[in-house]
Amino acid sequence: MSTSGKTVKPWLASAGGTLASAAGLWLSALLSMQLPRSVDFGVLALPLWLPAGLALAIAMHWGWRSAGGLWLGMAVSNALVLHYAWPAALLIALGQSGAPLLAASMLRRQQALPFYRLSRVLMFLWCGVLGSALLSVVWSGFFLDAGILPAGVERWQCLLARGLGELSGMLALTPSALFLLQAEPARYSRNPARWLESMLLLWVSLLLAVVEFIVADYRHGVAASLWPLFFIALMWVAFRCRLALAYWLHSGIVLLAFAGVLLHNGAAYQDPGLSGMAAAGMLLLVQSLALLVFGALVAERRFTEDWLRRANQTLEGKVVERTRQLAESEARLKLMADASPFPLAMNNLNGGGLIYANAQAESLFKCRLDGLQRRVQDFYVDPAEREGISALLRSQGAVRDHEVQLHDAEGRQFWALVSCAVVHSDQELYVISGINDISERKRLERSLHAANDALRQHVAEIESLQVGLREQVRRDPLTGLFNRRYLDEILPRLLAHMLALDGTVAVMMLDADHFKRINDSYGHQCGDAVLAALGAFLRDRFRSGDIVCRYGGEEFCILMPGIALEAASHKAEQLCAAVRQLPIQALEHQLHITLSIGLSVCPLHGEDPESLIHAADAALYQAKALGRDQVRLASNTQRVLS
Ligand SMILES: Nc1nc2c(ncn2[C@@H]2O[C@H](COP(=O)(O)OP(=O)(O)OP(=O)(O)O)[C@@H](O)[C@H]2O)c(=O)[nH]1
Repeated sequence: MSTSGKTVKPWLASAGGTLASAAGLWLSALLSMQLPRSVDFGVLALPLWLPAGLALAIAMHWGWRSAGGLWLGMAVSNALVLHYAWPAALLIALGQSGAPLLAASMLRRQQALPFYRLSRVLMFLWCGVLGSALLSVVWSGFFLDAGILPAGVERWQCLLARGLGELSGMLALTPSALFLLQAEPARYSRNPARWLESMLLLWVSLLLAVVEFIVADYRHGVAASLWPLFFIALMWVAFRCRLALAYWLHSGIVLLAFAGVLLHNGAAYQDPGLSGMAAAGMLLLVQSLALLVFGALVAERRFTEDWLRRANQTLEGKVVERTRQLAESEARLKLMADASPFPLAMNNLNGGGLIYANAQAESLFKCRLDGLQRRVQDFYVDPAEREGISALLRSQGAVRDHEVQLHDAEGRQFWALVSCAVVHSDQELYVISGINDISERKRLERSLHAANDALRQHVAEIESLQVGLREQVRRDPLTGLFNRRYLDEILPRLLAHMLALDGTVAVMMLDADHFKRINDSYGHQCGDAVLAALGAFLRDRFRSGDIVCRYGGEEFCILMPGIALEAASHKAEQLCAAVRQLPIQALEHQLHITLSIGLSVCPLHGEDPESLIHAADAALYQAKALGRDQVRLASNTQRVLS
C-alpha cells in the first residue's frame, strides 16, 4: 500500500498520541493540585481528580491504542505531581490507566455509544464512571502503604477521597469529552438562523459565566443565585442547537468555575474552606448529569427524527424511481400503441369517454382524440349498437370481430370490424378497441352479391330459354302439339315402361280427309287454321296421360297408354264422329272435315315403335282406301275382333 508524503506514520501517530495523552494527564493533574484541598474534613483529601475524567474520555475515544499514553501520563502525574516513588507511581498508574480502558472496552462491546438513549447514559454511569473509579481505587489501595500515605490520614480515608475524586472528575469531564464522542445529525449546523442563535447563546452564556465565576465577589449572594441560569442556557442550547455546543458550553463553564476557584473569586469559590468547593463541585456534577440525561433524550429524539427523515427520503426516492419506471413503461407502451399500424383506442366502459387513441385511429376518424371530451358512441351510426357491444363486454369481457357501422368527424360512414377487451385499472373498467375499416371489403362484398344475383338471374333466363328451346324442339309450332321428333323419342320409352308393367299402349294414326282441297279452295293459311283448330280439339279430347302429336302434314298420331283395344277403338269411333259434326272456324270460313283413323295396340300388333306405327299406318291407309271417314284397326286385329 502506497502512502503519500503527508500521511503520518502509524508508529509516529501512536507515539505522538501517547505523549499527548501523557502531557494532557500531567497538565490536568497539575491543575487538580491547584484546586483547594480539604483541611477540615480530611475525607476529600484530593480535589476533583481531573486526570481520571480525562483518562476515561481518552480511553473511550482511542481505545487500547491510548494505553501507553494513559499509563505514562498517570505515572508521570503520580511521580512528579504527587511525588510518589517511581516504582509505586508506575504500579498505581497501571490501575489508573487499565480501569478506564477496561470500562471503555466494556462500553464499546455493549455499544453504549452514542448517548442517544437514557439506558445508555445509565449504562455509562454505572460501568464507565463508577466501575472505572472503583477499579482504579481498588488497585491503588494495594500500594498506598508503600510510604506514600499522607501522615495522619487513614488508609480508608485516602481510598475514599481518591474514589470520590475520580468519580467526580469523570462525571464533571464526561460532557466535555462527549463532543469528541457524540455523533448526531448535523442538520442544525446548516441553518444560518439557528447558527446565529447558537453563537449568541454560547457567548452570552460564557460572558455571564466569566462574570459569575471570575469577576463577581464570592461573598455576594446574588452571584451564587445566578447559577441556575446556566442550566437554562445549557438546556436551551442542547434543545435548540447542536448537542456538541452544549457540551462545549458546559466545559467552558466548568473551566471558568475552576479558574474562579483558583483565583479565589466567583460563585464557585464561596469560601476558602472545603464546603464552598464541595458545593461548587456538587453543582458542577449536577449540571453535568442533567446535561447527560437531557442530552440523551434530545439525541434520542433527533436520531429518531433523522431516521424517519432518511426513511422518508428513501421512500421518496423509491417513489420517484417507481414513478420514473412507470413513466418509462407508459412511454414504451404509448410508443408501441402510437406506432401500431392498426387503429387502437381506449375508453371508459361506463360513459364511453375516450382516454386514448393512436395516430391511426385519429386518421381513421379524421379528428384529434387525445384527452378530448369525446365518447365512443358519438362515432356510432346507431348508438344502440354501442350499447349492445357494452352489454356483451360486461357479460363476456371481450368481443371479437364485431361488424359495426361508424362515421368519422366529417360524417363519412364506414363499416368497421371491431374487437374489444375490458381491462381493470384503478378500480375502473376500461375498454381497449382495435378498429379495422372494412368499407372496401364491404363494397366488394356488395359488388359480389350483385354479380351473383345477376348471374343467378342470367342462369334462370338461360334455363328458361333452354326449357323453351326444349319445348320448341318437341312441339309443333302450328298446333302446339308434340311433334314427330318427340314421338320418336317418347314412344320407345313408353313401350318399355308399359311392357314392364304388362300394360298396353294404343297408337292412333289419323289423317284429315281431302285436305288438299281446303288448301286449294281456301288457301294455305286457311288450311293452317284448320290444322290449328283440329290440334286444339284433339288436345282437349284426350286425357292428360295421352300423348297427342302432329305426325306430319295433316296427319296426327296419338299414344294412349293403358287402354285396351276395344276402348281404343271405341274412342277412335267417337273421335271420328265428333270431328264429323265439328264446325271449324278457319279465318272467315266455317268448314267441316272428316278423319280417317288407323289403330294399332301394343303388344297385339307389335312391341316396338316401328311395328306399331307401321300397323296403324297400314290401317289408316285401309280406312282411306275404304272411303275415308272411318276407323280401321290393324290387320291382324280384324280376326281378333270378329
Ligand atoms: N295448309 C296446309 N296444308 C298442308 C300442310 N301440310 C300438308 N298440307 C297439304 O295437305 C295436302 C295433303 O294432300 P294429300 O296427300 O293429297 O291428301 P288429301 O288431299 O287429304 O287426300 P286424302 O288424304 O287422300 O284424303 C297437301 O295439299 C299438302 O300441301 C300444312 O301444314 N298446312
